[in-house]
Amino acid sequence: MKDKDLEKRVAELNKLLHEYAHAYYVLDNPLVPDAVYDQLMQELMAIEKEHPELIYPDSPTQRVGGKPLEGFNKVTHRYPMLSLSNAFNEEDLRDFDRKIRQAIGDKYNYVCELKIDGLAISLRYENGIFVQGATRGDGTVGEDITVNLKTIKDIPLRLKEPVTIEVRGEAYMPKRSFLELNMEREENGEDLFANPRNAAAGSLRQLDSKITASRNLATFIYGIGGDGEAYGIDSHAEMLDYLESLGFRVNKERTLCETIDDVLAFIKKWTTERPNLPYEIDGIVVKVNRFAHQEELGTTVKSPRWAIAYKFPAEEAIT
Ligand SMILES: NC(=O)c1cnc(N)c2cc(Br)sc12
Repeated sequence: MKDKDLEKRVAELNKLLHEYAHAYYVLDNPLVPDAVYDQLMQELMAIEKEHPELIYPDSPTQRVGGKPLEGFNKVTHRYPMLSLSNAFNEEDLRDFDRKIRQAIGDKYNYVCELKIDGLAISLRYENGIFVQGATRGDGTVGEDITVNLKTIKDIPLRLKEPVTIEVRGEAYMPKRSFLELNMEREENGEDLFANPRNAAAGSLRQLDSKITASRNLATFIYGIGGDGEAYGIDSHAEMLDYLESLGFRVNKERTLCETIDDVLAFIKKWTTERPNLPYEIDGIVVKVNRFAHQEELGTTVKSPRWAIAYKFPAEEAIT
């Protein structure tokens, strides 16, 4: 094939494989059979092997890194990763709502989301290309785990728009993968992970990204670092839709709640439904929806006044 045609074919394969991976891993809605995807990937890998100069930095073949790292570099987050204050019962939630009403009147609503029990991560994109990923760390300084995050198939290496953005989310291990991993470790006489959260954290902090790649991790993205209004959006609900439109995997169970009673109903529903989810959640996140209201309410040193995490009661240890 002539060089020009080869370059064209490589560009086409990159585009197709990004699109198919997004449909499969993010939308859970495959566009082509696995065999077709694999065949295209093999074709791209063969061309890249012969012509390394045609390897795009965000090529789908570049998800699993080279040799293991010696250690993790530190990353200072451009925007601190805030934590959430907790609510443990209806009274705490009604107190939270009363404070909101006292501060901003009664024309506000909430967005409720599932609180994913994983590891908080921050992903940085420049002109739409994934350039760096880090753990939360202490909220200001985290660890650079870019090569390990690249192995997670639902993390887009290239966004649908060439934006420069920093997003926040949770990396987690699905319940089924956790059970399979522990069964394998038991057979190999290795220590077992106590829960999916520890398994996800342990998998993301591997120095060898090939091990991370084998752990079947996934993500839900739920926030933007810095000023969301810079992207022309003025509410949390719109921001989640915007993140989804960029190609991120955003949890679909998010719901607008007009009153704290709606919030309590959402919590009641997921307290019952929780065991049927394919991933662990440890609570429900409640956020005042409009950014103007969030700005009016502000943040304390460590957490926003416009959000709270309702925590499910600790499950009775099965004795
Ligand atoms: N949807 C959300 O906002 C969300 C989901 N799951 C989590 N573990 C967390 C943690 C913070 Br801090 S926010 C958040």
